[in-house]
Amino acid sequence: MDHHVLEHYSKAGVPKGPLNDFLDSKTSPSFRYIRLNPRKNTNETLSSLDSASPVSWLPSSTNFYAIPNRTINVLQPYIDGSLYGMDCSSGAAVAALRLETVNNPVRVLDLCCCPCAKLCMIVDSLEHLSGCEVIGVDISGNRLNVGKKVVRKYLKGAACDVSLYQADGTTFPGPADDISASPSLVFDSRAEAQETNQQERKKMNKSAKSRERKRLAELMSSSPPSPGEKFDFVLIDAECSTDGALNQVKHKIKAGKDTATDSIRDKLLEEESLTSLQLKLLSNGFANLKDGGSLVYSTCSLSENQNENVVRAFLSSHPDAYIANVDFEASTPPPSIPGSLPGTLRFQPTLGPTTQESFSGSGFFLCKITKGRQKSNEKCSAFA
Ligand SMILES: C[S@@+](CC[C@H](N)C(=O)[O-])C[C@H]1O[C@@H](n2cnc3c(N)ncnc32)[C@H](O)[C@@H]1O
Repeated sequence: MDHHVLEHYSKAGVPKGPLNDFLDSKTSPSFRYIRLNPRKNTNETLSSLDSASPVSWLPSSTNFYAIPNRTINVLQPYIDGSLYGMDCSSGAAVAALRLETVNNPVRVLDLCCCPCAKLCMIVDSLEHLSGCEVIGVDISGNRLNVGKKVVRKYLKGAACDVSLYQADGTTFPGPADDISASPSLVFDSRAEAQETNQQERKKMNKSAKSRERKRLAELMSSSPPSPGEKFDFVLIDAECSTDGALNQVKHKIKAGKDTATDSIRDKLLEEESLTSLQLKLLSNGFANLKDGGSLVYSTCSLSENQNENVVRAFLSSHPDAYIANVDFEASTPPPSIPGSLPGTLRFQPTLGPTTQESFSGSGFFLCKITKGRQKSNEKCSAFA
């Protein structure tokens, strides 16, 4: 592995020896994590799996389960949209918003949404309410094409209105500095409802596709995203160097890719421009938040620069923001450690085949921030 990347891991508390042993060994974690689609028959899905145990540190409404490690995309419940694979530490970013406790319709913004795993979890967490609106934004057209497929597969019949925009999250809903990245609506669940049948979609010919584009353009001109309309909740699962996703690095190495850590190295070498992007995303997410609303900033990097230091820089220029307590109110505490900034949470990668069902081992960081003045009884106490 590139010495720059190795050095980064050891600075982030991942010792060199165990890291190399982990990457060289043929063993994989004993468990992997899935989420069930609440609009399918979840009891039937569970009984079709040999053994699935709920992730006890997340609320049961998140529908997170650990199953013995296996390829998921050959399972029938995956094929028919009843479940998908998702790392439980990244699920913690959505769980921290506590959307399942909300009683009135809310608007939620997911500022870096693709491929939309967390956006699906956001929508599922609001399934008990009608009239909610979830907006996903991503700058990448290719990733939005994947995101649209995921949303079509898993969110059919959801209670929320869902729309996806190709836009720059540092300026949304306003126009981007680069005009080619100004918001354009690429998916809308209300327009989609008119193309109900999945089979029809598959056969969608050119004229049907151009009808769809026309409908989206009409929707966009009748109700363009307005800077005045703020959100109750915002998720900023920011672009990062992805070095926390060690299971993925290992997977690539096993597949014979010598270049497995090249993109991590390149992003770490350009870390200043990455942290500047992250700070702009966080600041614009906050600008889109209502007073009293909450946001979560998260990354799958272990770098303090991309995590605590971005939050520190943000807080220093936003006196109306404070770090809020994260409490999943589940039966067991999360397998996280406190970050170097009080109230922030880190999930350190677990090296080796873990026999615990509580954590698969990917590295992750999250911080919940509320807009307004902190009350004295809201002092943060990060999980120990
Ligand atoms: C970590 S991924 C998000 C994963 C996603 N939240 C999920 O759970 O499926 C980061 C995303 O940020 C997007 N991105 C990068 N720069 C952006 C920008 N300026 N505005 C909006 N999205 C951006 C990338 O295209 C990428 O899809």
